[in-house]
Amino acid sequence: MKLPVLEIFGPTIQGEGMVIGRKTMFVRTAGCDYSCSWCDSKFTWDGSEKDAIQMMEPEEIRDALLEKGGDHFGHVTLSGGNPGLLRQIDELVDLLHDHQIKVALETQGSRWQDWFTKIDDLTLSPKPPSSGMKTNFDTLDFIIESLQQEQQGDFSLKVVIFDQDDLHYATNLHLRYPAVTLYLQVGNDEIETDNNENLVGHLLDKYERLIDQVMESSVLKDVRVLPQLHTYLWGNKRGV
Ligand SMILES: C[S@@+](CC[C@H](N)C(=O)[O-])C[C@H]1O[C@@H](n2cnc3c(N)ncnc32)[C@H](O)[C@@H]1O
Ligand SMILES: Nc1nc2[nH]cc(C(=O)O)c2c(=O)[nH]1
Ligand code: SF4
Ligand SMILES: [Mg+2]
Repeated sequence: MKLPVLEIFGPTIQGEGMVIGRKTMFVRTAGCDYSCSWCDSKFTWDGSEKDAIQMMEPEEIRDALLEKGGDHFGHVTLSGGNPGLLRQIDELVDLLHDHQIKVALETQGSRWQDWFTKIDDLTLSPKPPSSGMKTNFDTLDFIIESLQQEQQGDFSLKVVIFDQDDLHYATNLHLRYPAVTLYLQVGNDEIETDNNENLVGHLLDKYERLIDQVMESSVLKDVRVLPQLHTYLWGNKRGV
């Protein structure tokens, strides 16, 4: 069963969340059920690159990964768009596992798929108010309960923070799911710029301010505060 693919790239480092720094390849699928105001991957869902979408069989994706990454990788991250929309990713996960390749997933937690239980490093990234999206907590509760009962790998929550309301949202999320490791990630509000020097200075400032705020919280004790590491290295460049 074919999958809509927009990018296959790497090896690079995972720049975000629970396996930050890990050497990985990326497969970016097309299509999203959200439209976050600050999405840094709008091209996956805004129609601007619909002609570039390739419909690929899992074997073709594996071959493309091997062609790009050679024998230099053992980890693949599925991102998008929302890969959680695609029931047929199941086959790709099995195929990669057959090759002893670990599989990570980036999804916002708006949809469940049975293959989530096979993912080695699963990041749920529910969206705070600044995104303009509304979390369906019935769905998120179901996903987290299912993962807690059945998942073979690790999973975590990751919230991108732009403002006070977002931090408040993340605080409530931590109270709702205290047993799930929570990552807070600096929001990039300069997704169009190609001035990397200014961008890095700006994002470092924001990282420091986010750290200060989290230090003052009596609820956010058990959290990890991270930059979006790849943007500090390569700015808004794609495919890295
Ligand atoms: C592009 S999304 C694709 C996966 C999935 N749709 C999701 O949102 O989790 C990958 C990650 O990038 C984060 N992200 C998107 N735009 C961002 C921005 N402007 N600043 C920081 N993180 C961002 C998302 O929150 C998500 O954690
Ligand atoms: N290096 C790197 N790390 C990432 N972590 C999450 C990414 C994404 O866009 O999903 C991403 C990405 O695009 N590049
Ligand atoms: S859910 Fe992810 S891919 Fe979809 S719009 Fe939001 S950040 Fe972008
Ligand atoms: Mg990204």
